[in-house]
Amino acid sequence: MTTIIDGKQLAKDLNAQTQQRVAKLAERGITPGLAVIIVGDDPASALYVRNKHRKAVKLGIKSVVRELPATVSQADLMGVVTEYNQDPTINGILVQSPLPRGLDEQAVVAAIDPKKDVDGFHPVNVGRLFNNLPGNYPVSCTPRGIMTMLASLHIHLRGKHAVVVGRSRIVGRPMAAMLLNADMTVTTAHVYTKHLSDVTREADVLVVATGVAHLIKANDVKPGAIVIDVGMDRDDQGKLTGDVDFDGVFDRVGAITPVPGGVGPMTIATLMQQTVDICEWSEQRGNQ
Ligand SMILES: Nc1nc2c(c(=O)[nH]1)N[C@@H](CN(C=O)c1ccc(C(=O)N[C@@H](CCC(=O)O)C(=O)O)cc1)CN2
Repeated sequence: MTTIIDGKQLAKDLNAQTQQRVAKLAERGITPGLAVIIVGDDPASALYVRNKHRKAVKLGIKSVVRELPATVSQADLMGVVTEYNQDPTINGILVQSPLPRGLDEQAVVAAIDPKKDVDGFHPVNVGRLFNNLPGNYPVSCTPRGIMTMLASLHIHLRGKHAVVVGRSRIVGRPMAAMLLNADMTVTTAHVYTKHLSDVTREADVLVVATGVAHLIKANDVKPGAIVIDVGMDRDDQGKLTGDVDFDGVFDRVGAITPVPGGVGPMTIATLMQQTVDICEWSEQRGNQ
């Protein structure tokens, strides 16, 4: 029997917990605040930002969306980040990715106060994650959401083999670090990996984040594997689909995430969770 890992339901559960935490903070007169900066008019990014705003408002989080034209200068964009760094009502700042060509995304992310880096993309937080440092710090939301999905399966990860296909800053690299921190044996595969199928067939946990529709087919998975599909691709009819041939692998795998309704909703729920985490950490530190 194959388990479908229902990202929508898990996101609903996580959002309910987040809402309760927001209500508890409200009793003390505290409202977590999230600032999202979006540059340009990419329709997919606009949709994701709208969804983040709606979810934040629904959970009782203060949400500010700053829309900037694609022609904004690097200096002006950094200026907006500085403004939110200094705003005590804002706990989390994120810059929607990708930025239009000509803007230096890494420089913008590095300008965010690491304590407010709700996406977990700041080099200080990335370094903490890669060194598995103890303590409170934000991490990338998509892989953190995937770790929550894996936890929901109540299986032991220690010593098992994880293969992450894709090495992006947002998903592949932090995902590999989190799985390693969970004591898994981790292989990262990417576009230059030779004999990819031989590598993916070794995976007890296979995470695929390549942007190539239906890259992974039945012969590429180990029987009983847990398959996490991070793909957000369009098929020939323009329908949203994943990097994994869901129907083709279904009977062979132990558990699998659907697209849509898998990793995507968990990314936004985890962003809300992390906004509240940061607010609570700041309260614990006495707002320093
Ligand atoms: N600053 C960031 N930029 C980007 C991130 C990120 O985590 N931080 N991740 C992605 C986009 N993203 C959130 O920003 C995101 C993508 C997709 C979904 C989602 O819920 N997808 C739905 C389908 C939606 C559709 O119909 O298109 C699903 O999978 O069910 C949420 C968040 C890149 N940029």
